[in-house]
Amino acid sequence: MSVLEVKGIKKTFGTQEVLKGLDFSLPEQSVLGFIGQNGAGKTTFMKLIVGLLASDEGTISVCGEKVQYGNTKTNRLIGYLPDVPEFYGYMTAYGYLTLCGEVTGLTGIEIKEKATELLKLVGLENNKKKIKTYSRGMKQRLGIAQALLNEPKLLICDEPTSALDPLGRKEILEILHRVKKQTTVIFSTHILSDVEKICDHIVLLHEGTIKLSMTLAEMEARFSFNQLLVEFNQSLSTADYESIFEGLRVTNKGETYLVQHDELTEIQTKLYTRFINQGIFPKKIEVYQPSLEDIFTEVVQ
Ligand SMILES: Nc1ncnc2c1ncn2[C@@H]1O[C@H](COP(=O)(O)OP(=O)(O)OP(=O)(O)O)[C@@H](O)[C@H]1O
Repeated sequence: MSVLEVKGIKKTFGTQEVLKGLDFSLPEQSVLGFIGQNGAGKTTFMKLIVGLLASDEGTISVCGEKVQYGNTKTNRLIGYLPDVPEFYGYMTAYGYLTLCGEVTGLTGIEIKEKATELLKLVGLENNKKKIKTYSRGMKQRLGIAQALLNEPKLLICDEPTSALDPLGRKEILEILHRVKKQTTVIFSTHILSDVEKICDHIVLLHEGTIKLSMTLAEMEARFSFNQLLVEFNQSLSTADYESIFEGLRVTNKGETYLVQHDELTEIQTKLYTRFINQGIFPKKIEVYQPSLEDIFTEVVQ
């Protein structure tokens, strides 16, 4: 069964059509990278899933149950980490999770077990400091622990890495990757390299519509671009360039050349023969795998 099923979702603010009919579904134990530029409608969509906003049209189901605006029933299946999580700064992480557990209705023993397990998961198990002394990264990690307290089927994280330094981002990504065994994760971001690191599905939102919705493997197959990347230690002289690439479709940036091919082996044979004949050898030659950033640019242009 799909953890999340989205059908024909539309949302307008005044005259601005922010979401123009979204359709996709998400299987269990996956990490979805929900990507889009600033203002694409990512937060709006996430608020629709947790029933904080009403859609104009369409339905969202979580584990087969329809989300209804103003009714928090489906939220027992969801953990939500907003982009800027708020805490009581005077509390410790353990104290805060204890409070959240009490509000959720867990027993004392359950709270102790869960809080200990989750603080370990997010690397805060030995931290006795008050939350007000925490870095942004530590607050995000505590936010993930809190969102996982009710063992959700779906964990929604709104731009959890955007404001963090590289180390903080790495820690969050590692946690989300680990969490995938227990829950499906939706992770909104505009940092494409983060998506490449941990997501197995992507949905690309642009101008209110979904431009791409597929697994990362499907995306790699679809956007191979049929190019070979050839890199030299230094950029080639005009004469060397002509002797190596004559008659081929090539674009280049500095020492890196991208050679378009219809038939890979034919182009490889041609190039290797020329390298040997000319005595000019590349530092690197490989089938070019476009980055998510390349694909994003290609799709939204
Ligand atoms: N409550 C609201 N009232 C009016 N307009 C809104 C409201 N919430 C969002 N918008 C508008 O909807 C559009 C999408 O906003 P949203 O916050 O969902 O985008 P986002 O993809 O999350 O952006 P970012 O990456 O910058 O957080 C924006 O143009 C925003 O100004």
